[in-house]
Amino acid sequence: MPYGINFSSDEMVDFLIKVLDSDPECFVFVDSEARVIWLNKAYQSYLNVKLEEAQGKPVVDVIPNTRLQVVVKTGIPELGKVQNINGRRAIVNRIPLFKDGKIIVAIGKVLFKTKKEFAELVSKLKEEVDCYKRELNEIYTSKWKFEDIITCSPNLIHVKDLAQKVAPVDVNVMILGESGSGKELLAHSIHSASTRSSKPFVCINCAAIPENIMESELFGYEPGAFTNAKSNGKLGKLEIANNGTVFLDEIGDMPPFMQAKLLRFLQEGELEKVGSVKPVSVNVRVICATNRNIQKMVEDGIFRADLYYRLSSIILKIPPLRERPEDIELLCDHFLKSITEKWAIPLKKIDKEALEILKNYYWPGNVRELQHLLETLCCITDGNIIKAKALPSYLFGQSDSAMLKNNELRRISLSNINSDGNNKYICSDVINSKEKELLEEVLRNTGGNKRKAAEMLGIHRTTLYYKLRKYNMQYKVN
Ligand SMILES: Nc1ncnc2c1ncn2[C@@H]1O[C@H](COP(=O)(O)OP(=O)(O)OP(=O)(O)O)[C@@H](O)[C@H]1O
Repeated sequence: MPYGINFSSDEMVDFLIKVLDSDPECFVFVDSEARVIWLNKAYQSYLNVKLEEAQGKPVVDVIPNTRLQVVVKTGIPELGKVQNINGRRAIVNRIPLFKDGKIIVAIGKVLFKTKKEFAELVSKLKEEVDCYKRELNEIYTSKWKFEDIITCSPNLIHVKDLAQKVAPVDVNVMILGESGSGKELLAHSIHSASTRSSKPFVCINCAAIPENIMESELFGYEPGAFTNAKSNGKLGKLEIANNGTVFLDEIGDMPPFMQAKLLRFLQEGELEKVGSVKPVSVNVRVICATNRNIQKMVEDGIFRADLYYRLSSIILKIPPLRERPEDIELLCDHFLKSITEKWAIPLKKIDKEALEILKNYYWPGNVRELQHLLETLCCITDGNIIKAKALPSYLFGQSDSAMLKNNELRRISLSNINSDGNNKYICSDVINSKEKELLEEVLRNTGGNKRKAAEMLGIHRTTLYYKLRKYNMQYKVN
């Protein structure tokens, strides 16, 4: 009974009939034997039939291609189905209603009656789907190819050659190398040259995902799996990558409980979403990367040996930029060209003296650091030649304090493990407070600029964000 209205049952029925008769959509009610009880005015005119003629007749004799007789038997609703009615396609919902566990009525509703309305809906939906597909493709495709790896260093050329050989073979690859040395670039290139290139390439930064949501991010969840879960559930990144490649960046930062779950997934090729016991088969190739000393982590029992062997069928080690000074000139030319093109300004060149200084620098942030430096230099240089005097002072001389800080932080990150004999991943308070102190100092020196701070520390920005969250440190985002 509607609130505030005192209707008798008969009045209520009259009221509902009036409501449905004034509705432009079509409704039909059938009994448990699929005989027509009632259809509204819109449906009568759509079918060109009078109510008295239709009432009591089997619905199959009144409505072409209906399945209401099936729905009253199965009790299973059918939603959004296409039905051909008198040569016109319509979208219909068929819903059974139960009383005391028995079906008493089934309702049929025609959502769109004409071809035009149907075509309009389909084209609107298609537009939406295309838009989502485009977005998805942008997010989940590889952005780089082997041609994008600029190098003349024999060591890196060797790594690139090896990667090109393994790209078409469906093996898992582990990429090692310092922060900013091009691990992600190589992972994209491998996927682009693989037989999976037309399928998704999904990047997961293991250091950037908070531990408490990592399982649902990777494996997805069922509707209502936990408080605040989306009502439709959520696809995990691994399932999104099905038939494609998943890139697990910073794999050394994956917490132990997730290492165990990932291993099980790799062994069985099946995953269980959070809140589900039904496994889903998923086929992915895994490329992973880390800047940590993962072999040492395995020896120390911090990273599971069985998972390490699963992931490292092929190991590719990218040499740091400081070990390939011959690449500096090539990379400078490459980046200066792309930066000036992007900004639509005249091409700038770097002079010999400045180049020598760059070749002798330690490059803790590797190619990323060089790229950012060149952007800054393009910004501040008026003429077309970048001279040595324009270079920042920290590039001159290797005993620079930022470099020492960077090394110290790396040492601390690597020793971020408690050797309590249980091989647990626990950071001691001393190490944590030391790391926090260093982060604070570097952020103070960069005026809170996180991009610069990450560069100085030679860590990825996402790792920096992760550490700031870990220590509850609030800094203005810039
Ligand atoms: N050899 C190269 N040629 C051209 N660009 C490169 C090269 N190496 C790295 N880069 C560029 O440097 C930047 C950093 O590279 P990338 O993100 O692949 O490094 P990474 O090792 O994955 O870093 P991190 O460990 O911090 O995630 C990117 O913009 C990448 O395109």
